[in-house]
Amino acid sequence: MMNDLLRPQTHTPPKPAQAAASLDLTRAPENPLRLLGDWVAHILSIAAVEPMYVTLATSSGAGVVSSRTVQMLDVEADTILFTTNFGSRKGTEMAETGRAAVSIYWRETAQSVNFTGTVAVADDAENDLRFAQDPRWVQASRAVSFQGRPLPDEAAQLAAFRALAEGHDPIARPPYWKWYRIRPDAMTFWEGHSNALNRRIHYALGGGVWSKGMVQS
Ligand SMILES: Cc1cc2nc3c(=O)[nH]c(=O)nc-3n(C[C@H](O)[C@H](O)[C@H](O)COP(=O)(O)O)c2cc1C
Repeated sequence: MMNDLLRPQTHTPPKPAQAAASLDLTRAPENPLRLLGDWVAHILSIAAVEPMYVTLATSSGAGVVSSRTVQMLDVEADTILFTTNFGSRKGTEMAETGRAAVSIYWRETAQSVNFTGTVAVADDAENDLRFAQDPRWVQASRAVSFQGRPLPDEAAQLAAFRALAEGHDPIARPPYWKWYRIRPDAMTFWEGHSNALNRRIHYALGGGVWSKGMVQS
């Protein structure tokens, strides 16, 4: 007997449950960051489930790719902001190539955004300022944990975390904890349609100017 999980599934097209304004080339802004900002404002307004956790992909200089989830902290005029460990795998790979890619999918609105771009690291003054604004327990966890390194003694790490989190002296930003900006140079906005003729608008940056057009999905 065939396991139910292995049975061919009926294709269920994405249904925009709480659709934003429909993706329209004639009304799409010249700067795709503005469109992303509009989409983010909408998804945040409808209490979607964790809409700011996105997939960040990087590559080593030798072309070995990797990906993981990070929190998109802000959409700025020409960049998006996130934070991570400079010495993590992603940090090392971004330093090697100067590039990253982000993939976003929101089931509530059947929208997706994919972009690639160049990476810039914030300077020490901004990193110190942003670190100081984080809750103390977040600061403590960043101070006692170095992403990707082996963890031979979890109890010792927890004790170090508690000592810091429950203390009163300011916690210094560990030099490896930094904020990053991706400046997109190609962005694709995708909108799911119930007839599976999904709609996509692709933006490309050339000579400092964005061009845009519809692409088949
Ligand atoms: C929901 C969620 C949000 C996360 N947000 C971040 C984040 O903002 N920054 C970060 O460095 N890691 C974040 N992580 C952890 C990363 O996914 C990853 O485990 C870690 O950064 C190490 O990645 P790397 O070894 O590929 O560099 C998050 C994980 C999840 C599941």
